[in-house]
Amino acid sequence: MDKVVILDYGSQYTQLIARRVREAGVYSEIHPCTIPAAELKALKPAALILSGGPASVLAPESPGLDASILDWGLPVLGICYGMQLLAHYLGGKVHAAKDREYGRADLEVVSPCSLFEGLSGTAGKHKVWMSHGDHVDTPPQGFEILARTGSLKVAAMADASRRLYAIQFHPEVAHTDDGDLVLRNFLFKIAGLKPGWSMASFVESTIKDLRDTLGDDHVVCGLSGGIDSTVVAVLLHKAIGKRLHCIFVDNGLLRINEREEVIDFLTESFDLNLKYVEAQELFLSPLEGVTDPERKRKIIGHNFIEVFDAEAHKLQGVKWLAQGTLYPDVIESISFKGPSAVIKSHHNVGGLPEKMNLKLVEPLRELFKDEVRKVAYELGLPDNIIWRHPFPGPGLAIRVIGEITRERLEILRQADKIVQHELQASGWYRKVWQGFAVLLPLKTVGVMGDERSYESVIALRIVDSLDAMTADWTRVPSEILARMSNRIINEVKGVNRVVLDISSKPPSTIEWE
Ligand SMILES: Nc1ncnc2c1ncn2[C@@H]1O[C@H](COP(=O)(O)OP(=O)(O)OP(=O)(O)O)[C@@H](O)[C@H]1O
Ligand SMILES: O=c1[nH]c(=O)c2[nH+]cn([C@@H]3O[C@H](COP(=O)(O)O)[C@@H](O)[C@H]3O)c2[nH]1
Ligand SMILES: NC(=O)CC[C@H](N)C(=O)O
Ligand SMILES: [Mg+2]
Repeated sequence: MDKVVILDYGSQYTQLIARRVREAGVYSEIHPCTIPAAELKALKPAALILSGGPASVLAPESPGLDASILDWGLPVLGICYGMQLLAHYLGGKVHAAKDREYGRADLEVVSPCSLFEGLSGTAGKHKVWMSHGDHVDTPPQGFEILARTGSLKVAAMADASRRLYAIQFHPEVAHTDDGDLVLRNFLFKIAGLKPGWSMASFVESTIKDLRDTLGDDHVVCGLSGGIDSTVVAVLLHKAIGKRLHCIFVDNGLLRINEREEVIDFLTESFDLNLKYVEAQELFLSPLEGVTDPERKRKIIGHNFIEVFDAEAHKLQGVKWLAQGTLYPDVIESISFKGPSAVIKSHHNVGGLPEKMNLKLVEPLRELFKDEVRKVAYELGLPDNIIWRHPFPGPGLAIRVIGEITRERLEILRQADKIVQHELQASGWYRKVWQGFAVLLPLKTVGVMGDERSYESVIALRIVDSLDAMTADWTRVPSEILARMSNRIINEVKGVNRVVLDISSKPPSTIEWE
């Protein structure tokens, strides 16, 4: 099957390019722009896309391009920084302007070409979205200018004979009209690829890849009952059957009754080797007195691996650890694929120890949650798992802000139970991406039964999102919020105030730590 490789130069939109390509029915993978040419070749890409990025090609240390790649005869599309790179490395001229161009621009096609075939627009102008400071002044030799805007002489350029195309605007964002058509034109008209990829074919090819990679090996799989790890376990089960050993860890940071519910559900629904490991002490004691979010995450990440290692050791001969890691876990955790910033260390990526005995197998690493939900649907998983809200591996540790004690965990458990219950009872659970309670490291004064109280604050965090990369706070009807607040203050000992988090991501994040 055709595969498009996207080289990531650190753009916020790289993952959007990958999605758009997959939505067009072509499999795509993101790789770091620093990937050596030989490794890139081994991936057997059918086409390359160079993403945008925050750097300037004119700056001395900026991420570069091994120009020999352009001699392989692959069709290439450079977007924004990617376009500037092509210009810079092939002998064109890039210029740093003082003013950034950010937002809408009107693209005027000056040389009809297959890349822009079928674009709508009025009076020859097409609405596109720009986000750059540098621009190409002079295209390299052999390149033709395809389009301009009011302020840009070279808004798109190509050497059609070598199938090298470049655009300054971002076709992947929703604000560009017909951006998906530009990408499809590149994939189908220029690169000559065939659409054939779908979630169903993903399932099929992943199972085959897992069989090929794992051979007769045994695998341990961290299974939390969340959708990501459940999908991974089901895929692996189909690939290697009883050589899969699933491990559910009670790290003492789970919600009320979660352990019992998850184990019952998994045992009833699937015929998996499932082992439950009690590790409350292992996780809670090193967390004592720890308040720094990144330290919490690293401790938890290390402990998970310790548990998985020990279980693998008991089983003997296990070489692999399977996890339900998704793309957003990766991009936020480490500068893995390109020069992007570390936001937080997801326990299963950035929280991992440097030296690991087990090799990782993470078949969902390229996907977003909504894509995983489609995979789950293809696999025939039940609705309650497909629509289960995400629950982070570090669990309540990153929702008890400040110090983690058993007492504070219990307060949060009681408050969270009410939030979950009210979301379910009102029918809002399915309408939101994630809803939960957060315990703040703060006491405030209240008056309860004519007496002064001085107790903790619970924040409600309820958000809408598509893929966890961006999110907005959900406008839940005030009666429901009132019921949550009222019940939490009345029923949870130790809480006398409830507040609502009304921040979006970015600039905030979904979790508080
Ligand atoms: N309690 C746990 N026991 C075993 N493995 C776990 C546990 N919590 C998390 N993991 C591992 O860490 C991975 C990442 O956690 P994450 O919460 O992102 O995924 P999930 O729990 O499978 O799905 P969701 O994001 O919907 O909660 C999981 O896929 C799983 O492999
Ligand atoms: O398994 C996980 N391990 C983690 O360390 C982790 N941190 C955040 N999350 C979940 O990821 C999504 C995005 O969260 P943030 O906006 O807080 O980064 C949200 O759905 C979060 O619940 C995690 N999941
Ligand atoms: N979005 C981008 O790729 C921007 C490219 C480059 N950093 C510029 O400002 O022009
Ligand atoms: Mg989870």
